[in-house]
Amino acid sequence: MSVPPSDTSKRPTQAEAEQAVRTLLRWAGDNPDREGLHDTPARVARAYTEFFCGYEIDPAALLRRTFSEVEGYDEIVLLRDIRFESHCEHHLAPIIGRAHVAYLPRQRVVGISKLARVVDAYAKRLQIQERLTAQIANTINDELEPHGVAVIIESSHECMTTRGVHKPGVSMVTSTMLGVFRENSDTRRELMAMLNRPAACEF
Ligand SMILES: Nc1nc2c(ncn2[C@@H]2O[C@H](COP(=O)(O)OP(=O)(O)OP(=O)(O)O)[C@@H](O)[C@H]2O)c(=O)[nH]1
Repeated sequence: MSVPPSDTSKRPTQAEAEQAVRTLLRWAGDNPDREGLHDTPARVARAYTEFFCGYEIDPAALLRRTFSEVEGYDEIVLLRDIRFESHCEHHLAPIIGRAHVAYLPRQRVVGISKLARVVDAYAKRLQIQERLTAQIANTINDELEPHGVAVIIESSHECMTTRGVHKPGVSMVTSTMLGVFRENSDTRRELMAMLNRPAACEF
């Protein structure tokens, strides 16, 4: 379920994007020509480039550099507490959360930063959390062909805190378990024990 980067040739121009922001400023009830808002359309267009840079990244390609000389290591690799920032596709509101990514290597391992890069490549798009979770897991599964992959995401959705139902403090938790993590309850338990251990380092 790895999604190819979108067709950027169909993107509007920067001037069109800025014009759309001016329309939204007027929709909000303000005057885009007043001094304080003069540069806002350009700033918002720049911010969108940053928020949604994941469309320019092929997540699978991030996992192509692997290391096979890992003799003697045949246990779970877990990268936990990967902070990410995303936006929900329903309200364009921020989703702020942490992802925990684990896999049980078959032969090849990948540089751990690449797991965090895969998280960001999908997070920096318009998302719903269930799809974000599944995309990360499926991409790792397809590229590394490990014995199993587990992705757990905990996050806060600002569309639920700053608008709408207004419920701060609520977190959404999703998981995708593939291979041994899905089939073997002992392996899943081992992962949960690793996740529940206190962090070894302060951030
Ligand atoms: N399952 C899921 N729902 C999400 C996610 N992000 C936002 N939502 C929800 O998407 C739903 C969209 O519901 P709608 O009824 O179409 O929109 P709305 O009228 O703005 O809904 P309210 O947020 O209840 O005001 C809301 O219930 C959001 O809380 C997500 O990642 N996963």
